[in-house]
Amino acid sequence: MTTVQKIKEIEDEMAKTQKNKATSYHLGQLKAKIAKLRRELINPSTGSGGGGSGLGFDVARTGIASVGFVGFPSVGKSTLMSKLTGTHSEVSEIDFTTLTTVPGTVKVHGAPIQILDLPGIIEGANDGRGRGRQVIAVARTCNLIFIVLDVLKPLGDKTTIESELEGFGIRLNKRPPNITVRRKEKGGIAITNTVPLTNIDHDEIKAVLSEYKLNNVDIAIREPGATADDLVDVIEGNRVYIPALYVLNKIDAISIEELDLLYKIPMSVPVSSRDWLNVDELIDKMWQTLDLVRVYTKPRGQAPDYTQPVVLRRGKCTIEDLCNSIHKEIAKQMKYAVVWGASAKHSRGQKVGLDHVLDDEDVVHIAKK
Ligand SMILES: Nc1nc2c(ncn2[C@@H]2O[C@H](COP(=O)(O)OP(=O)(O)OP(=O)(O)O)[C@@H](O)[C@H]2O)c(=O)[nH]1
Ligand SMILES: [K+]
Ligand SMILES: [Mg+2]
Repeated sequence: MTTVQKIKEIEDEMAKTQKNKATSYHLGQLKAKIAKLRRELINPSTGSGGGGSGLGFDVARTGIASVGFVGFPSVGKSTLMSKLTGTHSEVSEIDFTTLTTVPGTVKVHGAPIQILDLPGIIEGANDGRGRGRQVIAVARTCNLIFIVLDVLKPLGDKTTIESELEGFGIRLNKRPPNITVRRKEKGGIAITNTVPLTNIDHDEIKAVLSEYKLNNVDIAIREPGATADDLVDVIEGNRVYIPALYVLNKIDAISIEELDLLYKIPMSVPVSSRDWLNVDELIDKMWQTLDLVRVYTKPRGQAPDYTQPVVLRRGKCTIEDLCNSIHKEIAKQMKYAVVWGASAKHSRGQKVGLDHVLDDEDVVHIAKK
């Protein structure tokens, strides 16, 4: 039996099993089993074609962040990417027009953002159908994923794409679950929780642990609504947490009433790539979701240069990160920095050191030794 068949078999068994007190141990076991099989698909160990590597599909990364376009064929990914970046990517009504990753760049608020147009994927992509695995492997390395949907097609496509990405260890619009698993030498299993366990019970936790042969561990659950899948994710450890926007394309072909319904879908932006409708909102949402930090440097006695921000990523935006992104020697030469803006304690400028965390649109003067 192939890995894919084994997964399918377990999924069928899970679908048949009602969740209750008597079955939760069994279900926990099955969830862990699936995760282990999926790991084989993501990282094929030997001889199975290296489908997880993104081989041949990855491109040189430029810009401060990258956005990958994922969707079924002919939803309009290339139409959008071409118009957004001015880079040619072939468009046609024939499915699978785009055969490899096509990179382009769009500048938003002075920040160059790399856009990756990707081939269309089909259901079963992460199980090795079509080139879906290479496509999803590229998506795994992006800072933001645009899930492009055709509003003329069934909305169920949204769930299909989501589960393809999830099957590949990508978690969309989610934070890592607040669960810790600490291995120890002896003492058995100890479970503590600071929140009520509403979606997981001790039997299920024990089943998952036993499946991973974790016999001596301290488990602390602080995540409200934590599930067995969350626990599996923490144990597996190779998950990536990426924000996603749902781009609902081809709204030129629907009525205003239908459009109102689309607006109810969270994290979505209805657009028409062909007629360039509502693309400004898409660019705004893209900017907000990427959550970048623009910093304007100010030479001594001069006005800040507002035309050329240094763009940093949230979580990697200290004065030291700023120095390093200008020149690798600057951090060593710096005596102190002065910061104006949201991260500063007061408006007349705050004197700070290398570990100070900057905020979007701060102005910084670096004083050298
Ligand atoms: N009505 C309408 N048609 C569109 C829109 N955007 C794209 N199309 C059409 O949809 C078809 C597919 O467009 P592509 O950009 O090639 O789609 P794709 O998702 O890149 O397709 P693959 O590369 O094959 O996966 C073309 O005939 C486009 O002209 C839109 O906003 N409205
Ligand atoms: K196409
Ligand atoms: Mg295309």
